[in-house]
Amino acid sequence: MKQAGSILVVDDNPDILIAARLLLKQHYQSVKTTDNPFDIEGIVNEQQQADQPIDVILLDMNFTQDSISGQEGFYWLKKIAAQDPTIVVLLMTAYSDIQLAVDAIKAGAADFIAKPWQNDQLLASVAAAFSHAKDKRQVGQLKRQTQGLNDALNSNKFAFLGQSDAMLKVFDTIERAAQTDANILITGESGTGKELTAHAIHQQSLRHSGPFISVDMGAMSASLMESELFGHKKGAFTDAKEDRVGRFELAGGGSLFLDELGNLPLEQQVKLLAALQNRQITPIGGSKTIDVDIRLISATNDNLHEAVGEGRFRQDLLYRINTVEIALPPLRERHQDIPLLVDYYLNHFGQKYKRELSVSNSSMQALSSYQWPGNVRELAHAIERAVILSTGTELDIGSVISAPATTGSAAPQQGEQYDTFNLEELEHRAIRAALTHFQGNVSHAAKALGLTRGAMYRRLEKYGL
Ligand SMILES: Nc1ncnc2c1ncn2[C@@H]1O[C@H](COP(=O)(O)OP(=O)(O)OP(=O)(O)O)[C@@H](O)[C@H]1O
Repeated sequence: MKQAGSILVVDDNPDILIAARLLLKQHYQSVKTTDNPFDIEGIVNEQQQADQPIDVILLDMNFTQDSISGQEGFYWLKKIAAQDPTIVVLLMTAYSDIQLAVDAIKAGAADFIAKPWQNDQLLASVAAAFSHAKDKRQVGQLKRQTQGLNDALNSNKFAFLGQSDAMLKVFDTIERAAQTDANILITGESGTGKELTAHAIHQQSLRHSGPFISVDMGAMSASLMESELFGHKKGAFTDAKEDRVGRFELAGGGSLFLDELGNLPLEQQVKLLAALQNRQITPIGGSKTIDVDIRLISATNDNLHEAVGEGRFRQDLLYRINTVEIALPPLRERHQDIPLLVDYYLNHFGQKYKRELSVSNSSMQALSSYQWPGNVRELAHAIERAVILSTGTELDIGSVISAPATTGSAAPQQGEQYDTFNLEELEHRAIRAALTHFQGNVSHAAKALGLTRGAMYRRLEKYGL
């Protein structure tokens, strides 16, 4: 059966065109030929319009008589790449020498074919070129989809607010670091805005029109991480039913955001380091390396410097990813931001739930002196809950900061005497209380605590719950 796909053969020798056509017609649905390289652009356009885009071009390197330098081939190769970078080009010449072959591959050709060719070898090269073309189109399509999703997400994104000195300093660092291609490490407790920071860096960078691809390292197993980052080839392992493009490749021309990087096992750290050093990756089960062109942004709520001391994180990797380090302060250390955040979320959820509520001075004071262990995420959830539950025209603060879902029955209440100030102990108690309150429902407990499910599961493991 003939395979779907279109190939164009370009050679000034009519015998070559006939031989190629006879051979390739047996295997591929559409075979076009021309003896004039100036026709390439027109044929590519026509095929595109007819919804049968050219996948592969078999291109002679020499069109002027007696020319053996191959320069013409390189010229047309560049023209084709500029017109449609997803087309895969195979260069051919009768004046075969190793240096010419190496130069052809370097210039972007997928393979180099010596004339006269062996039919089997030519068919094998063409088949590999079709598979490569399919991959290229898939990457292009996924990039466009991701870009579309990013645009949609960004237009709906929450604002990134702050007026405290600490946050003004963060905004300033983001602005300066974003302009460079430096790798950036964002640290901070859960809910302090690490993901928002990563988006802000991408938006303000020279790569802003490229994709922003994020990977949550906290939400996947070690075995999955590798295939997620680097991709895999069909058949590389039992579940690899199809080729899969990795996030490194998807983020090409844009930013790659590795969230919860502290969770990366040592074995995968070695691979990540190699990818960053060589700026190349090899999909699992693949033999060809792929160049990567990304700006790396990482985030963690772990202390990676401590993790290095404890042997959980490689020092060389840390030095590679933290060219610039941005530490987001917890909300309890920047109370000046609270009125701004409360007003913003009150307005946001007020519009969403069609409620017009105000906040009294005493309520704002209570909100400002609360410790917010779940940081801005907890504050946003608390305001949402209060907007829903308030009955009058004033925000009911009682429902915000003393609801069991926020502090839990076993956690100390506002104004109550603490028998400890150890944050870990308080966190442990709050998680236990939330789990009891929601009868063991981890999702509900995580939401009430202002944690993602991934962050919640890590804490459950940490406290042995
Ligand atoms: N400065 C801010 N202004 C407005 N909203 C904020 C701010 N910081 C955080 N938020 C909001 O708080 C929530 C949590 O933010 P984000 O996901 O960026 O935090 P994170 O540090 O990445 O959390 P985690 O470590 O749990 O993944 C989001 O809804 C975000 O919009």
